[in-house]
Amino acid sequence: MSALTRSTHWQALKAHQKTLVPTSLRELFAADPKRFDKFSLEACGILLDYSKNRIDSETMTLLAALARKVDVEGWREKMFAGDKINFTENRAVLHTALRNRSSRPVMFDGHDVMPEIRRVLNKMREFTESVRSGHWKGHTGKPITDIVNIGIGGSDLGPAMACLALAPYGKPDLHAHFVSNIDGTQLAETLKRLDPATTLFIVASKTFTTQETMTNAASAREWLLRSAHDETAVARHFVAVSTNTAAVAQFGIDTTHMFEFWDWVGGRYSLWSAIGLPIAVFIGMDHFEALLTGAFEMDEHFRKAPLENNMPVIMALIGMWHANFWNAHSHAVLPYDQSLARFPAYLQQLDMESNGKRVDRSGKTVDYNTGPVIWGEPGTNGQHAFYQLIHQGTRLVSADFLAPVESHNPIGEHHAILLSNFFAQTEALMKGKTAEEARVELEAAGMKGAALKQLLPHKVFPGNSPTNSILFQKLDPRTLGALIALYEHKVFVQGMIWNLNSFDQWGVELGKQLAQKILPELAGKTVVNTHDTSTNGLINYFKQRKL
Ligand SMILES: O=P(O)(O)OC[C@H]1O[C@H](O)[C@H](O)[C@@H](O)[C@@H]1O
Repeated sequence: MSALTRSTHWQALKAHQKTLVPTSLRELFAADPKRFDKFSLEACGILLDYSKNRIDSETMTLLAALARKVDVEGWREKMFAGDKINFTENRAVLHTALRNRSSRPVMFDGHDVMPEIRRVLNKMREFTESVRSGHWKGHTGKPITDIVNIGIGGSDLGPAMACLALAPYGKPDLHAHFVSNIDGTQLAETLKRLDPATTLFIVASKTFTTQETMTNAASAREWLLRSAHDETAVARHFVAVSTNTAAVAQFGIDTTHMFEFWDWVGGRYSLWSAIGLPIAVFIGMDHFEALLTGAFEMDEHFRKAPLENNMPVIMALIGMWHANFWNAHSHAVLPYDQSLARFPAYLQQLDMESNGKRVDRSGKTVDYNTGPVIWGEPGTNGQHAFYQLIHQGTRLVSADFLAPVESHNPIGEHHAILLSNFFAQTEALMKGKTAEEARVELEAAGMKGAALKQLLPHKVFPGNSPTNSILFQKLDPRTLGALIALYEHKVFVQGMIWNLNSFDQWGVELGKQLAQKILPELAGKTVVNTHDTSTNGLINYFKQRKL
């Protein structure tokens, strides 16, 4: 047994879970009219209602005690203080410095990183203003109408998600595009609609070695040169965001047009750095800084609020409660806001790269569930697709429902209808429908006898499904910043409780290594037999048929 599962705190939670099993959420609500007041809180303009989870006051006390026992508070300070808590890569985890809106210094390796951060922010401001004002010209003297971010993973998901979420703040005559996949179709389909003379590429890669990004950037460069016929045009149409100055120069991008960030920024936490450049160009630097401010406010809340009233801590504890003690293997993120359509995909990287780990910090295989499968789609679309399984399937799925009080597009009754569905779904998942209630409904519809008996079990909803409800006034940059930071810290707290290194991602390496070996084998027609029979079979099938 691991120290965690052996601990008296874990054992106390296990025993406590057994006492909760017989009582449904419906019964917990019926027994306590103050449940919403007790189990909801507001911070940074965000309301979290966590009352529709399988918890009572004792659960929360025991969970907070566990968080204290594993020293979440100590780890939190280590992160903010720039300790190298990513020990497998010997790196600090200091993305919070990027959004430090106070005058406090942030020390790393004996020096304050804030002056460098401010320098790059100023450079981003100059650049974004120049592009947005039309001052920055393409090689034929025309202003920029389209920006194309070429990056993948953390160098794509955050900016792509944020540009969609904050589209109402975007400059109407400036379009932001994102190319990430090595599949040439994405680049080709994007470029098909664009004019090289008015297109600006942002090549975004922390390492500047990522195969997909380098390949896409090289093809984009060829596309530009096919019409520009002049190497000097590259400087007007390509800028880079990276930690790797030498590789940027080697690629042929003028390093005066490079926006820097640092080794202590993890890819999946990098949208606050110059990786956010496409966001800043699209919505303007003031709005980008408002995004940073929202995240900073959540950082302050996370640092200062006691664990019991700490929104990211509460979300983390409830998530692990369902993952570890109720065996929920997946967690759905269900934004009732079309502009948050990419939020689940963004959270997949944040959560699954961070806590999709099977060994603890000491390298021992864990004996408890770690990060869940994160998935989701916006409501109400999901209701007409996969909610069936959440309501009546055999697997327990925990979920976060998110929505703004106010829509950016208040058309007729749309928003009220949207929100009525949000509230109805969380109510339905909590309450369910008993056989008795279903029978009454069927009888009222004129059904009886054998037909009723046959249909009845299909009409029963067990309910008792755990959900968080998250409401905020309007999806503005500041709120989005707070929301993202909320999830970042949630994932952090869970990783600390599970005793993981949440900051590396070695699991992505093996496939990359094997692909490097396979790529040269795909050339020509020679039969390949260096792998297992399945892999050989697939490679040879491809080789026989490729043109
Ligand atoms: O920004 P880059 O260095 O190009 O990395 C892009 C992405 O690729 C890697 O495979 C990692 O899994 C991600 O964490 C990272 O965000």
